[in-house]
Amino acid sequence: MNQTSIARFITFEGIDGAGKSTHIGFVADYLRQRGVALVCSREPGGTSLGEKLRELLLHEKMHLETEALLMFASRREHIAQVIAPALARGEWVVSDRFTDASFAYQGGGRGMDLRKMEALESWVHPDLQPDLTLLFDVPLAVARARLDATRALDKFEQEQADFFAATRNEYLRRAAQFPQRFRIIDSTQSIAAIQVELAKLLDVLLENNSTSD
Ligand SMILES: Nc1ncnc2c1ncn2[C@@H]1O[C@H](COP(=O)(O)OP(=O)(O)OP(=O)(O)O)[C@@H](O)[C@H]1O
Ligand SMILES: Cc1cn([C@H]2C[C@H](O)[C@@H](COP(=O)(O)O)O2)c(=O)[nH]c1=O
Repeated sequence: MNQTSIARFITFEGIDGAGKSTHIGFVADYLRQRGVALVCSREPGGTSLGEKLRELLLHEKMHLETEALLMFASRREHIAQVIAPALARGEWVVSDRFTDASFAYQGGGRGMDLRKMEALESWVHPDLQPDLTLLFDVPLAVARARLDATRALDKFEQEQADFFAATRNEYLRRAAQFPQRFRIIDSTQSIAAIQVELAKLLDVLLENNSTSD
């Protein structure tokens, strides 16, 4: 990430079990305690319709392009109802996943043509990109062990190692493609160590935002 950039739209990404959901509440609380008005949301979901689509997406088998289209349908609604209005009010948005997840899961994991994904992205949000994307990165075995220790697995979480290897590779490819926007977090660290790293990063962002206002 460019250290002088302003961050108001922050996305959290990573393969299932990487630990991003563990840290999103920490980031939201850290920012709120420092006077930032923000909306915390997730994809798929974030709206009433989006949460219904999430249920289908996480539990129903479907064609890979149907899956991609429904992800973008949920996103269109999320942008219209939540993200764009919040940014227009001057609030920050912290989202658990956004379009990088479609590239990683439907593109990398499922093998959908990335040109189709780019077409969907240009259609659904031609002028909107996250200012900062935190990519929680871990080896597959670590993510798998964390998931297995926690809960009943959804459709994606039940995928095999080669799916997650391809998903992770696509995340890392995008991080290399957009180095100004991505910040890779080594999620094999302890939760406490990651929070120290996140706090330092957020302090820089807050400083940049205060000097740009
Ligand atoms: N750095 C860490 N060290 C050890 N355990 C962790 C760490 N981060 C998260 N965990 C644990 O791993 C499990 C999965 O974490 P979490 O739900 O945050 O993952 P996630 O990446 O958001 O997964 P998903 O995308 O499937 O929701 C939780 O039990 C959490 O407590
Ligand atoms: C936005 C988005 C999500 N997914 C997948 C990734 C995860 O397996 C689930 C969401 O569950 P989470 O544990 O709350 O992160 O959906 C996807 O395949 N494509 C997308 O665009």
